[in-house]
Amino acid sequence: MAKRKRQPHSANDQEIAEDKEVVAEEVVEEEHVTAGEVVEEEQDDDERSFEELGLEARLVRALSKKSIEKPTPIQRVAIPLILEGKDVVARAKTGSGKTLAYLLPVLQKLFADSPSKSNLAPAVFILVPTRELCQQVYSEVTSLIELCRVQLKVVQLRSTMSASDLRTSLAGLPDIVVSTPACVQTCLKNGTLQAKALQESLSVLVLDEADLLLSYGYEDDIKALTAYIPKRCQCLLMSATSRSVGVCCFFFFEVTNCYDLAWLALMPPLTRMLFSADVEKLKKLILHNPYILTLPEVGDVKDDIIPRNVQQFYISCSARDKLIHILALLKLELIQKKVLIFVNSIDTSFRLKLFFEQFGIKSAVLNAELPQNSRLHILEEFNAGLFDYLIATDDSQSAEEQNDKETHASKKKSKKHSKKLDAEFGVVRGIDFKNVYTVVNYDMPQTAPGYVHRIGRTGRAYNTGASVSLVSPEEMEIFEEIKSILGENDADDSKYIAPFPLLSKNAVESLRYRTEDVSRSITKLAVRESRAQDLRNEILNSEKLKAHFQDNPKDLDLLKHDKVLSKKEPAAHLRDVPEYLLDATTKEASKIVKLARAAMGNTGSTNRRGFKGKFKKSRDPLKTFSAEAPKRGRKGGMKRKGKNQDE
Ligand SMILES: Nc1ncnc2c1ncn2[C@@H]1O[C@H](COP(=O)(O)OP(=O)(O)OP(=O)(O)O)[C@@H](O)[C@H]1O
Repeated sequence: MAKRKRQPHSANDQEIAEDKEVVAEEVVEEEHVTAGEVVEEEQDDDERSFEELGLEARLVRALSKKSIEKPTPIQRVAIPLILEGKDVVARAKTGSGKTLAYLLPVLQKLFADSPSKSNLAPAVFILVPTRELCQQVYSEVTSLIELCRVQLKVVQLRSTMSASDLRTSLAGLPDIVVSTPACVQTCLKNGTLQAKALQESLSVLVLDEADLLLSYGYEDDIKALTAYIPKRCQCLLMSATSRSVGVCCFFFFEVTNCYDLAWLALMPPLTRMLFSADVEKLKKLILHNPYILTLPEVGDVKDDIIPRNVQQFYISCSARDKLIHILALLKLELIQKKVLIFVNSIDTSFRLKLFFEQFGIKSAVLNAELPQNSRLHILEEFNAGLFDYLIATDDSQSAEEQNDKETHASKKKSKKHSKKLDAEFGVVRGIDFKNVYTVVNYDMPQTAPGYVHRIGRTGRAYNTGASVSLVSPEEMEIFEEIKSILGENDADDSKYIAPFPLLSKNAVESLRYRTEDVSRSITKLAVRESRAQDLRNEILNSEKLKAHFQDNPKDLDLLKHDKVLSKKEPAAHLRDVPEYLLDATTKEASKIVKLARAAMGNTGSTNRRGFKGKFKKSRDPLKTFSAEAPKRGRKGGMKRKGKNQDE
């Protein structure tokens, strides 16, 4: 059990502000108290179960049905505090289970005190930055409620809904609303949601992916909303750890008058907030004495930003040779499925899809241009294991940036496209891709946090995973930046991202002729046509999906997203790599990867619901194959960072 140490001191003391960053073995708990007192939690090896955290049997049974048996570190600390009614700011790495960390206690509170019959507005608002996240959180709450067999109503409000749809959704007086800040603001403005009723009813406000809420431009909406948040409302702020998180935390420290000077270094854009008059208003309204829960990587940005159960690799090659390398990785089965492949532009995603098709590899693309229904459906199909390779353009910004880089001739067309890109689209942040074993950076992300969030799509919760980044000479600069953020330096030989050990030069060269031949046939025109065709298909699908999902929300088989786009029939001989093209080393590596997959029960190519990826590290070739296996340079457990950490 946790030990509690109290150290009285003045809240205004700068040194003490630094003292407040207190790290326990697994989770830091920090309390900002107006009485000027710091509460320091020291966690022993905490193996408390969900019951021991105070969760009631119905919820524990529901979790068990979802094969969730033991809480993650952030859940262990957040759940009891939220049950006690505390305001909480939780920062933890991607995939650490933050959603359940707040959903479980919030639901339990609703089970215990069903919102008053006199309420005229929902009691719980969960605000997220994107529609995909909205859908994801909504599905999670709904499934928990169904499994617990309780009568609670949840609705999703989306900015694409008409005023009358919004009104209808709110008319049945839901208990929980999942939405974006902008949409709630719209409801308040058009009177669908009565401000007074909201003030009287609101008991819990959750800001999920909080840092992203600000970077998605919801700052004004959130500020406007604070006017309606009653003092007694419990506020929870969940965020992934990356540098940008600092922005949001500072925002709330500012709000709560709790300055932690350590954060100042991380947040240049904040001066404007410091002088904002609205901050004064917010100060009075949001977060009362919040507990700041932080996993240790926040104190030391280098440590454990990426979950330790994810092995990271890179392959250095020219931009042109990336096609050969990805073909080798997939076709020679050197990486484990499911695979999420990130690219920086929509055109590249279609080029890759067309290229894969010629080799008999089925894949689907996901990008901001597609209608929302289609995107959600693609995510669901991928999560259900209906196809193994998903090529994602990770956010609208990068797509637009990429569009800007395109040639003058294609620019006009690209502009047309970029106008249609959905500003609320977010593939990387927060989206829970199920059972992704490998993330491939076909294009390197443009920022280090972008890398962290892409890689965070694997190794979720207690699963294992791997990443392979294809790095061209032009991308070396960002690659070096990423490595230094992760903690690599020339002085010691610790490697966070190691050279990919399973692919020999011979194996690559043996595929060169075929790759170049196929690559030549995928012209710009072919890419453009297939992109347009896919969009047309998906718009049609989207309409069908809209109607269909109203009646059959669980039907996943109606429409296929991994269908062939190329007009040219794939040549039969390209489907398999003949024996004579394989070199001995790669063949051996491929065998080992297959054996490992079999050991993990990951043999079929599709529909592996419930695959857990729980296999021994020693059986994982990506972790054990190479004689020059990377030295991780990471500490065994989570790092303890106490007050004397700098000493
Ligand atoms: N205690 C647990 N045991 C096993 N799996 C869990 C547990 N808690 C959550 N999960 C699963 O882990 C996955 C990741 O959880 P979640 O999406 O909440 O992570 P997150 O911390 O919000 O990540 P991100 O910052 O990327 O949004 C989900 O599939 C979830 O069902």
